Amino acid sequence: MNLLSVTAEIFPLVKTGGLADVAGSLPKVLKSHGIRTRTLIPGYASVIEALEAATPVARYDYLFGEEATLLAGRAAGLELFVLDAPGFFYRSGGPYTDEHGVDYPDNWKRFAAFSLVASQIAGGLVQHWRPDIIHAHDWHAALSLVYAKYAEDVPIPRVLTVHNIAFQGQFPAHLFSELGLPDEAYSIDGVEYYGDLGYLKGGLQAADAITVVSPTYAREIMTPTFGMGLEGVVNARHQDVVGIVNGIDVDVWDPSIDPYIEYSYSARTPLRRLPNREALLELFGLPHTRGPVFASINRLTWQKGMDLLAAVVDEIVAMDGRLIVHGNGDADIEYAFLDAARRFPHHVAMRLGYEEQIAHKIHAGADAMLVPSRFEPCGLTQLYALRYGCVPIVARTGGLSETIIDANVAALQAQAATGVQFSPVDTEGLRHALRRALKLFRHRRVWESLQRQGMKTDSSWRHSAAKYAELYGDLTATDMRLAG
Ligand SMILES: Nc1ncnc2c1ncn2[C@@H]1O[C@H](COP(=O)(O)OP(=O)(O)O[C@H]2O[C@H](CO)[C@@H](O)[C@H](O)[C@H]2O)[C@@H](O)[C@H]1O
Repeated sequence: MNLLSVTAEIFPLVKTGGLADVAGSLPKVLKSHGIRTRTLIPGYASVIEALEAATPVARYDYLFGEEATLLAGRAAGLELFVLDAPGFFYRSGGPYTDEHGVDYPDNWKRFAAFSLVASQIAGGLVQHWRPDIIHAHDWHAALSLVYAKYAEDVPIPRVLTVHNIAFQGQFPAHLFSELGLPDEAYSIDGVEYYGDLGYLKGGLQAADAITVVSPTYAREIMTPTFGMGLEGVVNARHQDVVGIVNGIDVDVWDPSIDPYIEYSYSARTPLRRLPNREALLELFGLPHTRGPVFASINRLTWQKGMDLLAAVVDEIVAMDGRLIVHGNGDADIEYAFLDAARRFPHHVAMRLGYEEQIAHKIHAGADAMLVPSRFEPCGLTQLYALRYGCVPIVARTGGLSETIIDANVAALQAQAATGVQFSPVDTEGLRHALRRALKLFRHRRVWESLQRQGMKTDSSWRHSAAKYAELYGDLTATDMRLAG
């Protein structure tokens, strides 16, 4: 089976978050189910530079006003289609924002162009390669399903994955006439969204199946608290919604062969992990401690609850713990951590930005990973932490609640616990979780059992890739029945 995956990010070529990790790792595992994935990705500079054996397969003189070439090629073991449209994608900022973090004003057009090309590939644009399924990720690609639905010559099933319903791609209605969609697409069944254009909304309506990155989040987004205005649409489509929890790339995240960490270790040799802790403290200029070393690698945003963490730094200082924060995001949260690091130089260290190598070192060296998200569709950081013996302390929400087993009495007795969950997700809840973690940390045997169970947890794509494969199989079988 041939699968066309459509995504604005893919690891290791371009990444702003978890979407890239998923889009980059799932194809490898789908291969063992006989599914051959080709991924369409925008031609950002980093992608074009990495592309090997690039062959032009289609040319556009005027794609939403820009010249463009569709390239087929490979990079980092991935089979790709790349939309090389320099006017849209060769820019000095990030994939969606300029150097100052401001959204590009033509994002509506950049991702409409990208999506239109995706729908054309789905319709057979490329000689000798026809997909059996089109699978779009998040709002940037969602419009491809809308184009495919309203085109007469795209007869394949359409899948949409929602990684985060907070990002919807909402634009003014007057742009509809520029999209080249039939008038009927500006309706409740199409892209009309509270009098605006909604790309994700359109994708939700056009998809034959909607996958959400955890079963809990799939239920949550049917409620006003988490649905962010789209709960009505998700409810209306509930029969076609399925939650499939994310897996991780267990080759990229493997402490026994990780090139970024100084001392390799595995579940069988946990003691070998210890020198990584010392190396991490040294890297961040923090003194040795017998207290716990907490870390958080995150976008510094309200969603991720990082303001809550900044507000409880004193609790960590009081227990002579250490806090290492790596990430960037909202200016006031960045400031709060920089300020904490200035006030408590022996206890708090902060490294702005995001570097993959640093993330690996932190997972290998910290005692516990803090994930205090207010909502979390799935979350990957806690899965990487499990695999590295870094005990996750997570908010009880979305995918966090179903991937971490809380260290309650029963789970501890059964030696099944892998971390700490907390609720409510506020500063008091987080303080309480930190105190619980400290108690567990002081019981060496209990803490080691948490680490061991975590490292034994199978967070690979094995189970979830099988679910995607089954879904694709069902959709193509239904499609053939309808056609026949
Ligand atoms: N400041 C930063 N800049 C760049 N990268 C950073 C970063 N901070 C952390 N990262 C990295 O990005 C990834 C974060 O992935 P998550 O899944 O935890 O959250 P994210 O909100 O990005 O993804 C969304 O999509 C994924 C995939 O479906 C869901 O798991 C998740 O719940 C949903 O919010 C990790 O690889 C992490 O190391």
